[in-house]
Amino acid sequence: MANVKQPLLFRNKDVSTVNSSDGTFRSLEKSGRPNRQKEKVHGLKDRSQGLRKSLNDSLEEDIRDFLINEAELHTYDDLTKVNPVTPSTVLKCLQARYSAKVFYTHAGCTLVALNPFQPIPHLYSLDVMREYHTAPQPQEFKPHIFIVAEEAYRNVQGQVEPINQSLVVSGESGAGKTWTSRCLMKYYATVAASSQKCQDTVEKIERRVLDSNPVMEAFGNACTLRNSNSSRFGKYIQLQLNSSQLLVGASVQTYLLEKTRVAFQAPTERNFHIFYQMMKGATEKQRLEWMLPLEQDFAWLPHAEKPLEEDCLQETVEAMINLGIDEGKRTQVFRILAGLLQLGNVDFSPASEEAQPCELDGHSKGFLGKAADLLQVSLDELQSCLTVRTLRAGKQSVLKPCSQSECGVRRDCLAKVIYAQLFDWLVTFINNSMCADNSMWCNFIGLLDVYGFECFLLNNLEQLCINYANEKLQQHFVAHYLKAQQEEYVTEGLQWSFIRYQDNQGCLDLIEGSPSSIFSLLNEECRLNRASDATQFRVRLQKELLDNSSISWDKLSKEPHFTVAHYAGNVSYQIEGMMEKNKDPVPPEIISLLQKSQDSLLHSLFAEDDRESEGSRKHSKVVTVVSKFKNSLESLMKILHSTTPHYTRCIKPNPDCRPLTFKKEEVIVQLEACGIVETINISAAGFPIRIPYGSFLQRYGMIANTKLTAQINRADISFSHFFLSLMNTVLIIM
Ligand SMILES: Nc1ncnc2c1ncn2[C@@H]1O[C@H](COP(=O)(O)OP(=O)(O)OP(=O)(O)O)[C@@H](O)[C@H]1O
Repeated sequence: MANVKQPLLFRNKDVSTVNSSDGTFRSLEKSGRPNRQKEKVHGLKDRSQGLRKSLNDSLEEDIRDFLINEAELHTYDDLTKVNPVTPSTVLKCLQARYSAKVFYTHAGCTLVALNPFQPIPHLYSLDVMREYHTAPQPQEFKPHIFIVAEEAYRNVQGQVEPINQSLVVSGESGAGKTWTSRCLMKYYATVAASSQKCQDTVEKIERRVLDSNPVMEAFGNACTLRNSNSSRFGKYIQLQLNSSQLLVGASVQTYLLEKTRVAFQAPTERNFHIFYQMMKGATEKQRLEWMLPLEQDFAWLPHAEKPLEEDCLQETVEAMINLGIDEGKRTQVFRILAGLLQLGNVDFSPASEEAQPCELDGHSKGFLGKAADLLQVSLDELQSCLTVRTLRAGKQSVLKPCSQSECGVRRDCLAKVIYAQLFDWLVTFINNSMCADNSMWCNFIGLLDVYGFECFLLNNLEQLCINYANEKLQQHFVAHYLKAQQEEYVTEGLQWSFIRYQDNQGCLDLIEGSPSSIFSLLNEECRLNRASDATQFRVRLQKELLDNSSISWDKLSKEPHFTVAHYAGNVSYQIEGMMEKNKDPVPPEIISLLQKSQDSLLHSLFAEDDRESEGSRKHSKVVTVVSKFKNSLESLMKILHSTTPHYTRCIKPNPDCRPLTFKKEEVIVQLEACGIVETINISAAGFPIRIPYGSFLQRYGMIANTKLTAQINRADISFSHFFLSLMNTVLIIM
């Protein structure tokens, strides 16, 4: 029991709800709060005298009491020490800390990271990393993302089950998730570097791990309304450690790339960075090769004039070189991307004769020709696959010209499918380049950087999937944290009445459950293979999901929609287009065209796809977007459940990404959305202050009476009981 790895638990809860019979915790809890001991003792007396007061009055008084000490607010390193825990006290504390340029704060088991929107170099220097890494008790240092990193690392070193670790970084767009993940990767690449010590490992594996970032960001990030470097995909990176806990490799799993962005950008947004990098960074020779004259405008390259530090081709190319992507492959990648840009400038006009395919004007013909050239496909076949559909009836096939809008859809589909496959190829290449052989590593630390909860004016399938992922993570957080904590108390032999928590199972059942859920009904609709009707689908949802209280409908709305009560708030989803997005159909003519590409890379991207789709066609099963996403999320959850999780909640202090600007109304919404106040309450009701037994004994052992010490030495009593007796001794002395 007295294993140094097992922590001592310090409870931080209002005395009136403490379960212990001897009151030991009461005094302990009060002493845990900085400079407020006396006040709280008075507070206790006041409380017993003022039982007649209404609960609300006394809470308001407590809040006023707490907030009156403004000068002290920034000193609360852990929000569980805030008393009372309310949205306003928590908010004030965070605001005070932000004003004092303190960006990290513990919230029990979670780290809250406020985005400074300004480089703070001294906060992340190599020296600071080493300080946290070499400290005997890093948790005694100021809150920092490096504490989370170090704690996970020491857990692996300590080989405490579950040995593998997951660092879950969440927050809304622009809150700082990607930045935090990069910081964590740099930390491990520094403190767990293997290359110097072990020359025969893959050359500079740390370099490769770090170089995966600029490449994936170039291809997967874009400037959006909310963040100039927004990740348009989710990722889970496993840093692989050998038996000496040195970094020997890594692998990355990506989720739900927003491929629609290639062919459609919202009015104030941009395409993926890589296109702008090419446009701005190409040499004269490359410009000729990629057919990208400087003066040429591209429809799929809006806001190219915007200067962004992310528009740096050189950095991406260097990282690609370090990852082992040779010149030949790079040329192929860039030519394919350039081909997509040309495709975006192709417009279709209705045919002059009925029953004829749509026509292209001179300009469009020129762009299509360049696209065919760059993608190395036949121009005629490219034009035909964009404008004519092949209908099959048994062994017969009939050619049917597409309408003007259908041609546009097919052009966009071609671009999206190529980009998505190229991105997957890149991720596979990166994995092959940095993944260590299974025999070389035994444990991992996983970093999860997923898109935050999204609620726009118009929400569709993408938001439903993203918010579903957030529901899953929230469920994991709440269940894991509360379950693990409360089980620990029981193991320790402490009296504990189980705390109930807000369960989001109802919402998850609504989205993914069986037999009837939004996903199952969407899939069914897609498999029926009929023209989708939004109003009809809404009626179906209403009928089938009538009993679920997490779904509702605004009867006055003209647009077919449904509203889901997520843990972070209500989100209204439009149904129009949802079924089509779920099917995500790729016309077979497009696949067959790409399979015939003379470009070996493009050809290989679709050769495999062909085998898969043949297989799935035989089983006549439509693999929908939500099915794929649900499966990949389930695999992720399995990994998360098998690891020790650490949570970091990034908060965006203002919507305009302005340095050192704290907008209360912006922050409170995020605190509510991630349930942080609830988390603090749970932590505060439990035992948020944990000291390893060894350290505790070292510090306080001398005041224990000898009889007790003898008992613990003979293991006659559990360590928790020893601790309780010891605290009683302390109380007697006081
Ligand atoms: N700790 C930090 N110090 C300084 N600047 C930061 C920090 N964290 C974030 N930033 C700034 O905030 C910007 C947005 O952060 P980041 O891209 O990590 O957000 P995100 O949560 O990953 O957003 P998205 O979900 O859109 O990808 C960064 O480009 C950077 O300029």
